[in-house]
Amino acid sequence: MDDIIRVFDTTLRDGEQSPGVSLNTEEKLEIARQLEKLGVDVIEAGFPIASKGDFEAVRAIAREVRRPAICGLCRAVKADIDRAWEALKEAAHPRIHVFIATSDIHLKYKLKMTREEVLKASVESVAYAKSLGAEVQFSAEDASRTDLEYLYQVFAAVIEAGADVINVPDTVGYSVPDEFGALIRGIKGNVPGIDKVQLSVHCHNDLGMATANSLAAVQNGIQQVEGTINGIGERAGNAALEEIIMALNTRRDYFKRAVNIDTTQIYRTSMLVAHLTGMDIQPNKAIVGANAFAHEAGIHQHGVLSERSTYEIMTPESIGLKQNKMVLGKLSGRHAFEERLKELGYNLSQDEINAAFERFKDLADKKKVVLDKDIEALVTEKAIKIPEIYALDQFQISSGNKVTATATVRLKHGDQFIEEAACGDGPVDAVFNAIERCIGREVPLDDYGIRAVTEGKDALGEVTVRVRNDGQVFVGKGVSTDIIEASARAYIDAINKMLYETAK
Ligand SMILES: CC(=O)SCCNC(=O)CCNC(=O)[C@H](O)C(C)(C)COP(=O)(O)OP(=O)(O)OC[C@H]1O[C@@H](n2cnc3c(N)ncnc32)[C@H](O)[C@@H]1OP(=O)(O)O
Ligand SMILES: CC(C)C(=O)C(=O)O
Ligand SMILES: [Mg+2]
Repeated sequence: MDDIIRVFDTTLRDGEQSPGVSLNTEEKLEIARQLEKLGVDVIEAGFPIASKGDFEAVRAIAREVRRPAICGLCRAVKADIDRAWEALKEAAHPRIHVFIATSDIHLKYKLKMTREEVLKASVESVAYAKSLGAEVQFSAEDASRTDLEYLYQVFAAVIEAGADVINVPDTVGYSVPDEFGALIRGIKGNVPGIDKVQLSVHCHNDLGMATANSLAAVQNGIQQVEGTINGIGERAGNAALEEIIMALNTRRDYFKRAVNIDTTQIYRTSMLVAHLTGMDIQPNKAIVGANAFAHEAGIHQHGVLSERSTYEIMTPESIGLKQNKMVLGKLSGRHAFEERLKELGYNLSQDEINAAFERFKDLADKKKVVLDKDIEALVTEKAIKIPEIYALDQFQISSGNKVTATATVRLKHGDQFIEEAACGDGPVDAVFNAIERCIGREVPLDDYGIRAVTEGKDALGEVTVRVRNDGQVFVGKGVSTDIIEASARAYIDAINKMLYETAK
């Protein structure tokens, strides 16, 4: 068996059939250049008779992109083949792709042709395309729902007529892996001349089995696999090439087949296709999703930090990503947190790390993802070492546009708790007044400032306050996702500094 599986990319043809996607010539060229870098063997650049724009795009790619074969799709119709050849003839390796449906459902309701008529159109079209001098690929649309004897008959006839590649599409994603593998075995065992041509598959993802079906076909000895980048395509899309490629690479031990692909170009290609088509990639998408190489759970992070292969079956570098991602959230653990502190350049004592970790967990309960800036803010706040003469235990506010703001604050002072309530001009003022009552003295506020230190709706707010005592100014800072809490923390921080300094 030939060890190499050829990769046929149809992002620019079937991928463009995704509802809402339309690529102009420049965009198609940009993707084609990137596909060449990725190393695909064939680029199906479009359907030349579909529009003037598609014709121009296929011709531009055929002229410029020289290493892979450039392919254009056409119906089993002479005008389509002529138009495709016109677009392809300057390619270094032109391939005409003729297709026609072979299932009874399609014959009866769509083509309104008999089996004999379809057989005749197939043979004539392949022979005509071949006479133009191109390599010819033939696809039996809806092959997986076609009567087997008839499918064998059509394939045998088009091979006889000169087809170089025979493609077996699971057009509506109906097959399941065992069945699709058996279909390939049946074709190999029953179609005269099949060993002289390349056998190919083209799977759709309607039941989420496009990759599995393609790999079942690989196990049964095909020579070419078709798909699109990010799995885009008609309806639920096509087989995602990045999945097939990385499955073959990662499980070489199992499939024992290889592809001529530079896998380090996968990520870049995926991003380019997502950007130009406007089709976002779901975060948990295999291989190229934002979470594909991210770890958030503490046990996983600890495993990966100790030895990456514990939870990574392939490296992010192998698809062209710089590194994996350790996402810090409420399920993260101490190992990952300490590692991130080191990466951020902090050299903290174990006590300081413990305190920062506690605050990190509190924050992570309120905020989905704790960013580096959040951690910096947490650590910086704690790095100002003053004894916590007063500490915020809890607070409650009532506020609105038609009610007077009131606040109840409970502070921890040594072993005691002091609780007071107060009104104010707004919730922050009410909280500050309640704090003044708790400590039993007025602390004039000189300045108050707030800024978001991180991004998003759940960003951390940092409050800075200046209080004055005997002409001396004390600055306090507080950080929280809740700006009232950040304000209370900042005010108490400034008060602690003031009390600490004046007690010296
Ligand atoms: C499974 C796939 O992905 S197949 C590829 C699907 N991609 C596309 O359809 C995108 C490009 N298509 C187009 O731009 C247009 O459909 C065109 C230019 C091909 C044809 O447009 P129109 O002439 O307006 O026909 P329309 O699309 O409405 O209908 C398709 C016609 O082609 C016929 N047809 C469909 N497939 C084939 C085929 N493989 N071989 C021969 N005739 C076919 C249909 O029976 C129908 O014929 P009719 O007009 O005599 O009834
Ligand atoms: C044109 C053919 C190959 C196709 O896209 C399909 O059958 O899904
Ligand atoms: Mg298709």
